[in-house]
This record gives sequence, C-alpha cells and structure tokens, in this order.
Amino acid sequence: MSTRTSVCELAAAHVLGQRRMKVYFCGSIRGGRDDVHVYRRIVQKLQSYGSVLTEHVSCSELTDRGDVEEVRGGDRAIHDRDVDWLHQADVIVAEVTQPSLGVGYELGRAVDMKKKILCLFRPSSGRRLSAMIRGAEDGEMFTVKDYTEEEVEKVLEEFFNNLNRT
Ligand SMILES: O=c1[nH]c(=O)n([C@H]2C[C@H](O)[C@@H](COP(=O)(O)O)O2)cc1CO
Repeated sequence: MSTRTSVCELAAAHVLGQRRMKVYFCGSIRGGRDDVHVYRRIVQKLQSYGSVLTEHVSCSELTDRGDVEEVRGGDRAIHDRDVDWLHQADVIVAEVTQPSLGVGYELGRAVDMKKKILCLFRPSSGRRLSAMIRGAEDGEMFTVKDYTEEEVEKVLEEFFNNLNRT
C-alpha cells in the first residue's frame, strides 16, 4: 500500500484495522516557547484524528531546554527518536510561526521522506515566514496555511477532510 493511499484511508476512518493514524507535530522548543498555548490547542485537535507521536512539544511544563532530562542519551537520542517517529508518521503538522532550527530540519527530512505536510503560520505575529517553507508549497504534499488562532480547529478540520478526498 502506498503512503498516500494509507494516509487517505486512515484519515477517512481515523483507524485502519487496529492501526490509528500517526501524526507528527512540530513546534519550537529551543527556538522559544512563546506559542505553547497554540501548540496545545493544535495537539488536542490532532488527537481526534489519530495518535500524536510528539505530544511533549505541546506540554506547558516543557521548557526551552527540551526533554533532555526525560530522554536517556541526550541530544543524540532525541534526534534519533524524532527521526524514527518521522519515518513512522502518516502526516506531519508543523506550527511554524516561532522560527525553530529543529522544526525546519524536521520539515526538510519529512519532504525527503515524501510525507504529507501541513505548515501553519500566523501572520498576526508580524513575522515573515522563511522562503524555504513558504516556497516549498506544492499544492499536493506540502501545504502552507496562514491562519488566526481562533480558526485553528477549523483549519485542521479542512485539512483532514481534504485528506479523505485526495
Ligand atoms: O528536546 C527536544 N525534543 C524534541 O522533540 N525536539 C524536536 C521536536 C520539535 O518539533 C523540534 C523543536 O526544535 P528546536 O528545539 O530547535 O526549536 O525538535 C527538539 C528538542 C530540543 O531541541
């Protein structure tokens, strides 16, 4: 079964046999935790579609030190765990308003893995999104969506409903 078929079928049913859709959520950690309340809202909504591999990114207790204390093996172990999760993921959702080297790296790796990707950006931040993210939009596998915090659940609903049709 191709990755695309699998994503569509999983999105349609939220489950396939015993397997729930796996979502990888990317959000800034060492890049700054200012938007953690938005990450929380996104992850709560994503959990209605499947299991979120990176729920820790949305935890308000997680500081900009990262989860080094929780993960034995330090930064190398965090990197290897997250790349492994990226391989497992059916879909990637990234909040890209707060610039983060780690999120940019994850997105580059996910493109290489031919994953379906949604990037969410809030223009109200006054920031201008990197051309390497905005310019990666391809109308199929890589989507960039400008949004306001109030409409975040609706934007996610639209994206996951469209996965059913593609
Ligand atoms: O402790 C961590 N745990 C972790 O899972 N990450 C991953 C998940 C996030 O989507 C992304 C954040 O990268 P950064 O820390 O450069 O902002 O990297 C990053 C760190 C710290 O860099």
